[in-house]
Amino acid sequence: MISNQDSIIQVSAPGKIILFGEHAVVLEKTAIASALSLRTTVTFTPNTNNTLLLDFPDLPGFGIREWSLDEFKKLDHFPNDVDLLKPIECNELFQKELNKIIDIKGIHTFLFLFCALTKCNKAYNIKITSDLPIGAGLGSSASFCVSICAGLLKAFDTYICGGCKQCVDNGIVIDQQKQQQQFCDEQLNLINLWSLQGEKIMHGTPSGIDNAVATFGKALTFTRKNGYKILDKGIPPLRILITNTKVSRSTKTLVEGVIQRSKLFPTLIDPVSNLIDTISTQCIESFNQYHTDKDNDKLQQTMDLMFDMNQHLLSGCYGVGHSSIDTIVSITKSLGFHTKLTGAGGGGCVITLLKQDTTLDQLSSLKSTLSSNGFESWEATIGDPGVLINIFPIQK
Ligand SMILES: Nc1ncnc2c1ncn2[C@@H]1O[C@H](COP(=O)(O)OP(=O)(O)OP(=O)(O)O)[C@@H](O)[C@H]1O
Ligand SMILES: C[C@@](O)(CCO)CC(=O)[O-]
Ligand SMILES: [Mg+2]
Repeated sequence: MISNQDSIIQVSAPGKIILFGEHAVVLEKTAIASALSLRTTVTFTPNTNNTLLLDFPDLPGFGIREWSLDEFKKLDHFPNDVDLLKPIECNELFQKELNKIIDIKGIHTFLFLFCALTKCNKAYNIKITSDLPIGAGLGSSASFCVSICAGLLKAFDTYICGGCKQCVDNGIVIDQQKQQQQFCDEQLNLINLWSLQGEKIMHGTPSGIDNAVATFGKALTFTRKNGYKILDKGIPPLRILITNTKVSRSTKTLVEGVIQRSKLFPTLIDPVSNLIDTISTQCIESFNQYHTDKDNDKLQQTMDLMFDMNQHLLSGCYGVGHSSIDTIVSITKSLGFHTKLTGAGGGGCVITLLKQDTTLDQLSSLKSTLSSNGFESWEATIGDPGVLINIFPIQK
């Protein structure tokens, strides 16, 4: 059997939208998220130069960088003794050593995962491209982490399931017919937990919802205490328009700001978080009701109200709004639609709930109004699959 180390491995993982509960989920409340059709793709190609070559065309100012593997292996806090089946956080001292090599947090994330999962025992050229806008609230960092972890675990046949048929055989491309196959649930959980360690470097104190959606896909509810739960009946046929404010911001800083505010003003912020938790649980009830009665008008009315409520709680109480978001909220409201930020806020992307019967003319009028105000928008498809893999054996 051809070893995966002699193959080109290609992995993709979806971005996400958070329907309700962003930030509150960091404070132990419930959130609901769905995978998007926009995906990050990572291609691992073995090389014989004993180097790690990174090709990140989407990362402004990064381009292509290459290092000798020995440059990492010689570091005092190299993660030599990490058990690949027991994900752990990046050692702060190791991150400090990485920072002397390159001072980009996202690259620290990559290098930590690469060193921990491969021990730098295999040389690779690794290219990462994405349909997702980076740093815009659509989970680009999570899809980045999940794709990396899934590919590196596969490259070294590291399976927590012991190597079940699905995980060992998945992805093998025969006659260029892409298999786009997934992993077993046990292996997905390992991928998810390693990805969370990567997210911790980028987000500081991530809840874990972003990497869960990127790993498992579809739509899910999430709490820090109980983890993810796939919405087994799926999301009702919601139509979502995503608009990018193109305002860059730091998820880590925004998350830290909300945590700080909740610590400083618990009597004021706890009730807000409880109300957002109620919104999330009401959304789940409304979805279940819809699956029974197919009453789209009732669902739309409830969702419209909850979009407005969650947006104003995020902006007015958590302080993660932005004037560009407010502009989009008022533009869409004037045309009869309801909008909320998604992800960390502070700019980034917002989601607008279209109606089932929104016509093409109404949609193009909405999009051109947004565009004339400098905003790019597109209708999303949600509920997409999670991490997928393809293996292309290199013909000797
Ligand atoms: N295609 C990519 N190529 C290289 N690095 C990427 C790519 N996508 C994401 N990243 C890394 O993830 C970081 C963005 O993560 P960040 O959490 O700030 O934004 P996000 O995940 O898009 O938004 P949110 O977390 O609010 O959903 C980038 O700065 C970069 O380090
Ligand atoms: C803002 C937040 O709730 C979602 C970011 O996409 C942070 C997190 O849950 O890790
Ligand atoms: Mg992120």
